[in-house]
Amino acid sequence: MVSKIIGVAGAGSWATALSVLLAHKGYTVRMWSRHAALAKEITITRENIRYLPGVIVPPAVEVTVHIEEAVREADAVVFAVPSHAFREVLQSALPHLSGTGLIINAAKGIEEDSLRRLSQAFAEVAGPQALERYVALSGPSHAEEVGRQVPTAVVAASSSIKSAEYAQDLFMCDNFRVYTNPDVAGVELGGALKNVIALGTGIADGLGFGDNTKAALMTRGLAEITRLGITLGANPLTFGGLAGVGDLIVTCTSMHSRNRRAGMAIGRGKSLEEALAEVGMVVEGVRTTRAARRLSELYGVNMPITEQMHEVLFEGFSPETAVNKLMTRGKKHETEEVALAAAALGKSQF
Ligand SMILES: NC(=O)C1=CN([C@@H]2O[C@H](COP(=O)(O)OP(=O)(O)OC[C@H]3O[C@@H](n4cnc5c(N)ncnc54)[C@H](OP(=O)(O)O)[C@@H]3O)[C@@H](O)[C@H]2O)C=CC1
Ligand SMILES: O=C(CO)COP(=O)(O)O
Repeated sequence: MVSKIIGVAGAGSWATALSVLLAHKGYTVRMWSRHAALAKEITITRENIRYLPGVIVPPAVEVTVHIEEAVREADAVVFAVPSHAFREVLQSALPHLSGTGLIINAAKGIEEDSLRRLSQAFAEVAGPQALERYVALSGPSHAEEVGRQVPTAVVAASSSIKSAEYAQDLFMCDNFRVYTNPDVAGVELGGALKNVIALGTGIADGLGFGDNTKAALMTRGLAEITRLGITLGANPLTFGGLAGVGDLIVTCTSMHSRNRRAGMAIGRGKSLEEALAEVGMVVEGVRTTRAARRLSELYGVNMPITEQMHEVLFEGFSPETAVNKLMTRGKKHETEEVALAAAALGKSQF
């Protein structure tokens, strides 16, 4: 095995789980936390009690509060901060990054103001020529299960097959299987937009609805994710893969999902603020609902579930009203709108 140094920006649940995985693979991991107290606690206790309790952090994971120490000598840097912090953290790391190392982004979101996907934000900060060193890591992968070495499969997406394969080799082990995919847009959109639907299935659970409702939201959610994805240039097949339906399934059904848990609290009558406080970790779907709603308006893509999520989260409508509006919409043919989106772009129907 080749000895490597891997920088990890972030010290939350996903950053910790990936750091532990990489340390088990024999690499030296330098993880950056912006909080001295957390960095010290992990260093002393070998556990990230706040974000990933019960998982032993091996000695090969060094924790620092200085981002330059985490990334300076790194062969690859993994960014695992919330999507709204990605641009800022990248900017602070950039002067210290090697000009050749791989940048692997594990965050799932869309920038709320710019409406950029994170690879687009990366290109704006690091320059478009740097995109060949950029990999989006996505797919159904809760930190709590990766931390327990539960068999998991994910996707490494890059415009450069060499970079995607480098990331594949970096992470792949007996319990963590990595596929490559050149469709960065599809992988990023699948990973971001499923969080909106998971908030919705959480609300349905909180309201006491059943599995029928969940299946309906997931399936019709995937239809609207696919419609927007096709319109934004993604490969429709990506949404049938791990970063699409795979991540949708896990996030909409898992007890670990922060988005689903926030939705459940709202369904039980809590305000958005109370729900976020209860979860205590990043709930990406909240900001992504705003971004997805604006993208749907900008590109004229019908996204009724996203629309209703926006009304519940930000416009004061009750979850019951949202359900009623979704159920009493005009009659539809099941594949009509996806087919129209594909046809508008000259892609074959599927
Ligand atoms: N958790 C999971 O299972 C998975 C998460 N992801 C994605 O990974 C990303 C991170 O999620 P996750 O680890 O769950 O989040 P957590 O809430 O567990 O941790 C977030 C981390 O980012 C840091 N952070 C928060 N805001 C900022 C900021 N403005 N600037 C710098 N650092 C900041 C936090 O530091 P501090 O403690 O100081 O606030 C913390 O270290 C998300 O995009 C998520 O969708 C993807 C797959 C799985
Ligand atoms: O993306 C994830 C699992 O693949 C994590 O989802 P949550 O942020 O909802 O926990």
